Amino acid sequence: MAESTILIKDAKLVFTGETKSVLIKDEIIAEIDDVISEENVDKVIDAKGMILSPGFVNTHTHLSMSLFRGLADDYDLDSWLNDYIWPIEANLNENYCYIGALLAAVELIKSGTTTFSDMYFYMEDVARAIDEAGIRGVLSYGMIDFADAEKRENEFRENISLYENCNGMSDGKIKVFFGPHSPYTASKELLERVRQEANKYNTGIHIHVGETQKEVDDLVESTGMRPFEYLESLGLLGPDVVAAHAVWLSDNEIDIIKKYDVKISHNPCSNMKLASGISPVAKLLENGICVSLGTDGASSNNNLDLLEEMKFASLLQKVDTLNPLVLPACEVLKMATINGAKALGLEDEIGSIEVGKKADLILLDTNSVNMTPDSSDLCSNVVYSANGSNVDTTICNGKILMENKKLTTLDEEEIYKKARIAIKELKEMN
Ligand SMILES: C[C@H]1O[C@@H](n2cnc3c(O)ncnc32)[C@H](O)[C@@H]1O
Ligand SMILES: [Zn+2]
Repeated sequence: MAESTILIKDAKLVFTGETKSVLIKDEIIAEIDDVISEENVDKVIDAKGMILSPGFVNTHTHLSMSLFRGLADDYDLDSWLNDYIWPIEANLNENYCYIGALLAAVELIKSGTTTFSDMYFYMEDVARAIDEAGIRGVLSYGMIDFADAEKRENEFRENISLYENCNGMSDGKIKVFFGPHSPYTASKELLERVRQEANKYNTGIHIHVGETQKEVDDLVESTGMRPFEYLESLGLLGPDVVAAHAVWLSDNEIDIIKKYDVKISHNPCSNMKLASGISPVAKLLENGICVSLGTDGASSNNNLDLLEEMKFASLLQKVDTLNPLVLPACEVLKMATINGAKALGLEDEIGSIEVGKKADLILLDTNSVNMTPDSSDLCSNVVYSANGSNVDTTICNGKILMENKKLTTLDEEEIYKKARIAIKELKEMN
């Protein structure tokens, strides 16, 4: 097959502020230089005045829940899940999850996210949607057994067949992890076996941990241990574990996270909206722990925009610690890029603009009121000033998924139509 080449000309690199051109050959960043010849290049993108950033990495999503945007606002986690979300999820099917994932993919591409890590149901249909969209994803099946042995067998069948059918799919852009939902929905037996299966398949684990005070109190009452202590006692923890939320942490749990090099996915908007609490992110970072960013699903957020998540992450820590110096813009941008890549075991492939890495890149337009004037620190423009409407171009694995703010792989109007029908049907069933 003939090589395809894209030249991004004269972009400002977000972390250094230098103006450079970047040559993409097939899926790889082949060259970064002051000037690169246009000869034999298939496509030239004139990026003068635009900011070039690594594509964002969202380490905790439930894509298909985009159908539930605005469905159950202003409840705490317990009531939100038990009274609203789980009842409507009981009526989900392949088609609804496929459409929900397409809807989410539109939002991810438009807001500059090129990689996500998802835990949900009907995941082969999610894989189909994101293969069409062209983004990179780590998929896991949300395993919940409530200590029922028959259910547990089913959950392993689901996650293992997802692995066997989808790991490596979409030119290697899709990977599969195990997805035990949480210490309060997954039994000890399930959690122990997840570690064995993750080792056997040489893959990672995606789990909700320490999200609410109630979760901690209930677990302490039933086991005498806090969530990370309990997971340590079951042998589940390791550097391949991405723990979403990690809001309620004791000092001992922070030591455990550090000891096992567990990766944290911080979800500030969801934690604020569900009134779950504030994760001690500044302290986790001080301890050298890898903290990345996630949005959670669009029902507890209510969007999948990592630009918004970055700003909230920074501001929330500043107000919590009463220290304006914590989580400066560049550090937060690293959380949304290279730390996300590390969390998903993809740091050799994505997360930074380097020769040899996959071309997962975005361009942000600066010719807009909220981006004028440029700060001397471009991370500041991106984290504190930008919003989704500033994302001009999204490239994943060397393929242009959006250019001049127009999607190339997905028909957004058609997807909105189908999503509106899907949620109407689901509400009627409920
Ligand atoms: C996969 C299951 O996880 C549920 N879910 C979505 N967001 C959260 C959250 O913040 N905490 C716990 N569980 C969550 C989702 O509805 C699926 O049932
Ligand atoms: Zn979640």
